[in-house]
Amino acid sequence: MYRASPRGDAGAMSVIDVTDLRKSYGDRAAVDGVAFTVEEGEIFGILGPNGAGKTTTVECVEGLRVPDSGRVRVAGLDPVADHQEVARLLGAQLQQSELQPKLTVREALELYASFYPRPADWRPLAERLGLAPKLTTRFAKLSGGQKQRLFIALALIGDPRVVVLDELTTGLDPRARRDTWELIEDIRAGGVTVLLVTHFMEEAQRLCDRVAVIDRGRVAALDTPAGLIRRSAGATVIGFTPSAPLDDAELAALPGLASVRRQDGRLTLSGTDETVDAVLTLLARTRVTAHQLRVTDATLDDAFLDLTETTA
Ligand SMILES: Nc1ncnc2c1ncn2[C@@H]1O[C@H](COP(=O)(O)OP(=O)(O)OP(=O)(O)O)[C@@H](O)[C@H]1O
Repeated sequence: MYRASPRGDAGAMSVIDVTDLRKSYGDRAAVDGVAFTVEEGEIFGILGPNGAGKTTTVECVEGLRVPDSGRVRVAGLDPVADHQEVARLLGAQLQQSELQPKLTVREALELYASFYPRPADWRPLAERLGLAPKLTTRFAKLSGGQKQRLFIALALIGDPRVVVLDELTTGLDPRARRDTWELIEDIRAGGVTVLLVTHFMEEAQRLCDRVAVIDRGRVAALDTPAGLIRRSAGATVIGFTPSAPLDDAELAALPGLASVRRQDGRLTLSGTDETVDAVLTLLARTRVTAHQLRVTDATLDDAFLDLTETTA
């Protein structure tokens, strides 16, 4: 493992503390009272639809944006007032445009290592991230997955206590995505706290200890992935396309019903096994045929859709 330096402090504690964070662009509130706490050693996910305020929130944590109001602390430090100290203990993932296309992998690792007083040794880091055979390759010639691995390496090179990864696996093929997940688990196993912004429910479900779902600048829910599923969507999902519209009041009265979503003529109900039985009875009684009927266990996807009201 590439984490070398032991932590000075012992015991579980919060590393990131965000209270009533607000940030507007003009008269538009991008972040409107966000609060959450990330414990040391956690993989904490931030999920939410496009434009929900996720990036603005993590940029305030990184000290890249100045909040209008509220309180952000990283290991007890203010990311704006104590920017230097926070930059030393927080590793942030670069955006593509921030790296010179002609820089080789080795040059990028050496350059970024030079920014820190006590950098990690980049050689084992490059080895672990599968970049060792690519040290002389220019950034522009790397594949999408190799670029992402280099970004992870650069985020870890300062031997950070917290690493912020924003949409890390977007654009990767399924195998590269799974490899990246294993890397993130390794990073955490090495004692680094991970703040992960993602659009992928499967990713959040697999990796995150807890997830904050952000919607329209607010935390719509904060729980473990399993807790979010339990709380919002119900355990069982039944989806079908009815041959004729079903009465809203009859649907709302179904026992155990947690939510109803409609999209392109398809109905998706979440609830319990009892809900499923009652739907089948309702269909038989009203002589409505259910096309493409599917009954599945609820996933974080279902919880996300329920929590963020993205479907009409
Ligand atoms: N620099 C900016 N100037 C003006 N408006 C901005 C700026 N950055 C973000 N916004 C707006 O603030 C809102 C929140 O944006 P933010 O990037 O934080 O959302 P996000 O949840 O990260 O979205 P996405 O998933 O699409 O990346 C959006 O409406 C966005 O258009």
